[in-house]
Amino acid sequence: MPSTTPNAAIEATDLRKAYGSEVALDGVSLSIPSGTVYGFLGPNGAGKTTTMRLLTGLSRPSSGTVRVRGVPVTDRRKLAPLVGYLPETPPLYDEFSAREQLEYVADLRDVPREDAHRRIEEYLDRFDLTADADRRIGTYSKGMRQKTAFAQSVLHDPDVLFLDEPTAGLDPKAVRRIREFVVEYADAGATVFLSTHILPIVEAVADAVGVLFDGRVVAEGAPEAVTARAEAGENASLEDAFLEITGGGDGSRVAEAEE
Ligand SMILES: Nc1ncnc2c1ncn2[C@@H]1O[C@H](COP(=O)(O)OP(=O)(O)OP(=O)(O)O)[C@@H](O)[C@H]1O
Repeated sequence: MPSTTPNAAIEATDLRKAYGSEVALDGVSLSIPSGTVYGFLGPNGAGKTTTMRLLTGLSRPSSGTVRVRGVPVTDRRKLAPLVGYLPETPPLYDEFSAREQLEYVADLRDVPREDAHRRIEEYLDRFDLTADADRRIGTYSKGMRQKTAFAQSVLHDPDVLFLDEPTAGLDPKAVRRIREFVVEYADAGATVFLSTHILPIVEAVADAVGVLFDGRVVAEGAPEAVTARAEAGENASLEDAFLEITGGGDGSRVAEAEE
């Protein structure tokens, strides 16, 4: 049995998930301390979204357990205030304006009125949405939708924030704002679980990374350690290491696996 780390924000034990005969996750265990920015990497189809859905209690594993801040994710009532989740396809109402959407979510999450008002204005301002805050989301660009969805995922000030490709569709200024937010948020004691294909962002913000490949964690540790261990050569970047680990460079790892 893996030991339970007392201050772990996210503790997953031997998670398995099959969709019919398709095995998406094949024994994933994670122990992520509070205050960590954890970069979750893996090629398309590795199982990242599946893992995030299990870690946030949105989907049930075939076997294995998850606790977030000590709360079993099956306890949805206790879990909801602790967790924020920005999924790949965020749920937004086209008929609402950004301000109405955020007010609606704040209400749903029981954020006290004063706090909600202050935070909504702060996030609208931070993500350059104030001028468009009363326009229908249905008229927004992809980036404006993404920024609204990001604000909605953090509005209740969750202890543990799960972000699936948070910078998708964002311009460089907005990417920087998200990056800065992630660092500040973790510095204030929260935990951020960040799944993205943009490796320089992970390199810039993550305290630890995990590389998922074919439903298993195949490398884990500090970004520098993962890079060093991948034997990707001197001066290698996390991207070089990622490609080495997952066989996406010259394909040699894949060829080895197929022999
Ligand atoms: N609802 C589903 N039904 C059947 N198979 C699924 C379902 N959801 C995911 N899968 C399969 O599980 C595997 C992992 O998918 P997942 O979406 O978790 O990968 P991912 O790492 O998030 O990929 P990407 O980087 O492309 O978003 C894939 O083989 C996928 O086809």
